[in-house]
Amino acid sequence: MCTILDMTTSANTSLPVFANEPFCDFSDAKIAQQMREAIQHAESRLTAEKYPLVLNGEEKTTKTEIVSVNPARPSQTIGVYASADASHVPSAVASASKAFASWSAQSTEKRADLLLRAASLLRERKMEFNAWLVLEAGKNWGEADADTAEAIDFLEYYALQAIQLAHAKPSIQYPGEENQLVYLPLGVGAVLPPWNFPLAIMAGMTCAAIVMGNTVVLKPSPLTPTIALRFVELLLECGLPEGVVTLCQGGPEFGDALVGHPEVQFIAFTGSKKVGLHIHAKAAQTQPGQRGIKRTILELGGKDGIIVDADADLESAANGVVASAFGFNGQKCSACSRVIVDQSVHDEFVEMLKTRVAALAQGDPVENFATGPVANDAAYDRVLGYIQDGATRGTIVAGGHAKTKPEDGYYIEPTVITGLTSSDRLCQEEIFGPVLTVIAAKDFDDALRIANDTEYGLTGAIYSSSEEKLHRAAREFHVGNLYFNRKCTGAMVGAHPFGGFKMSGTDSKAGGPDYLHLFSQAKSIARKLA
Ligand SMILES: NC(=O)c1ccc[n+]([C@@H]2O[C@H](COP(=O)([O-])OP(=O)(O)OC[C@H]3O[C@@H](n4cnc5c(N)ncnc54)[C@H](O)[C@@H]3O)[C@@H](O)[C@H]2O)c1
Ligand SMILES: N[C@@H](CCC=O)C(=O)O
Repeated sequence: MCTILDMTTSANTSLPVFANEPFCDFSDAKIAQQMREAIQHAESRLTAEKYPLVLNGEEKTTKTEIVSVNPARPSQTIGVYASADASHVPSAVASASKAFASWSAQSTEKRADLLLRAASLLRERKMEFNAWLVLEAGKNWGEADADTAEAIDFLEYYALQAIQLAHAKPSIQYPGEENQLVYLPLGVGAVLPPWNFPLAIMAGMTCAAIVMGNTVVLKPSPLTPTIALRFVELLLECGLPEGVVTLCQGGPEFGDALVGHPEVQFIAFTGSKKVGLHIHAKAAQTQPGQRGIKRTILELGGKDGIIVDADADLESAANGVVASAFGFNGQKCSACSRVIVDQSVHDEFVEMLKTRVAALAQGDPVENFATGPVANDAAYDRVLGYIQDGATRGTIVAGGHAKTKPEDGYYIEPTVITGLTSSDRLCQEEIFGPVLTVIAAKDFDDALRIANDTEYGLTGAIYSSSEEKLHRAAREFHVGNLYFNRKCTGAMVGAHPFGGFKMSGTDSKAGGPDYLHLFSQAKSIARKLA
């Protein structure tokens, strides 16, 4: 055994085996009642008081504020937050930097233990977090619960992975030497999560970074500040030392300045292609005083396609496409927004989609409807704009309208559009809403061509009973997460490491065995033996 540098305090032989957190069964009346009570309790905690920006234990004044509202009922304020701007970046980074010396010197076991304790507390308080996801992100109960379960999974998975990595040894000992490879933290990082998985992705990126000994400045999405605040409070309750996660609610201005700060060594970003590419470019500009090349971990948008082959089980395909396209109202990077159907079954398949879409009940997530509102007024206008534009060249066969005026909630009907070709902007640009385009393919070769005819490469699926076609898709369908005969959403930590090709990101594979490497630098140490 190598003894040059003892990175850990105990052996990893008794590590628990990772298992995904089970989802709640809301058809059980008792569990449904717990969920209702949690929502009522969360609503009773809403306050008009502003949450301050606190840096290094000091309250800071801010010029602007963030007002987070319920997208199902925009008149309901969920939280008001002091909003950090560029002037607050130096103190935020100083807070993280100060904490780095002691946090990075902790054993991996100690850091992992914090994540494991946070996972258990989150499990205990699952309904409370589900309730915030319903109220602030507009998720129905099942989607909220999946977000919370994924957060628990990330915490436990990364805790176990970190311990394994701390014990990883190079397999080859050079003759006459003792050789070791150790994984060290990078330093201070910026964590910039999106609004749509405001618990799982925010917690996953943050905790992957800190379990490796880094400290971070976390700037959540301005649409979902409360969920991040509640999670950081939970970490503090579990013993998170001050400064290891410096929470700053803020908008793009703060995020932008944070990315450019010379002491920020890495940026973990999940969000849109536009912002991700901007961050990529900004991080590449060396700042005066900068001592390292900034690392960017970028997980971006998608334009995900599902191929429905002529020999597919069409019932199963229609169910999978509807779940992938309209789950959480299409607001997933993994959502199916293009279904590519063999022309011989196209019309039959469209009829099956129409029946299923008509059966989707839409309403307030508090009441757990199948579909709900989109994120905010900007999303409402953007999605309606795409639908109106699509109607001029294609045929709307389901939905096609706003269901409410924006002041009554940002509801847009689940919409299916046929008759467009792959090059149409509706089949190329990420809409990020409940809009599905159906594209007819001449044959399987054509279907594969269309599936790859996008700058994105995140998820994809194929429904076919032909082994040969599935094998071809495995080789030729160019996406980071490919699924056979099932929906293209709902990646499970450990089973489906998640990350995209092409403009969908740097393929970081969150929830996979290589993810933590991205938050560390490996040091090779060799000692000459006497
Ligand atoms: N690939 C994935 O794993 C994945 C997962 C979830 C969401 N997404 C994508 O995220 C997008 C939806 O999320 P969103 O609307 O919150 O994305 P977004 O790009 O608008 O914002 C993401 C985060 O970046 C911050 N930000 C915005 N401008 C910034 C700047 N100039 N500098 C630094 N930070 C800045 C935002 O405040 C937010 O915290 C979709 O495109 C979706 O596909 C991808
Ligand atoms: N990991 C999620 C998508 C995250 C993006 O929005 C899924 O697999 O559906």
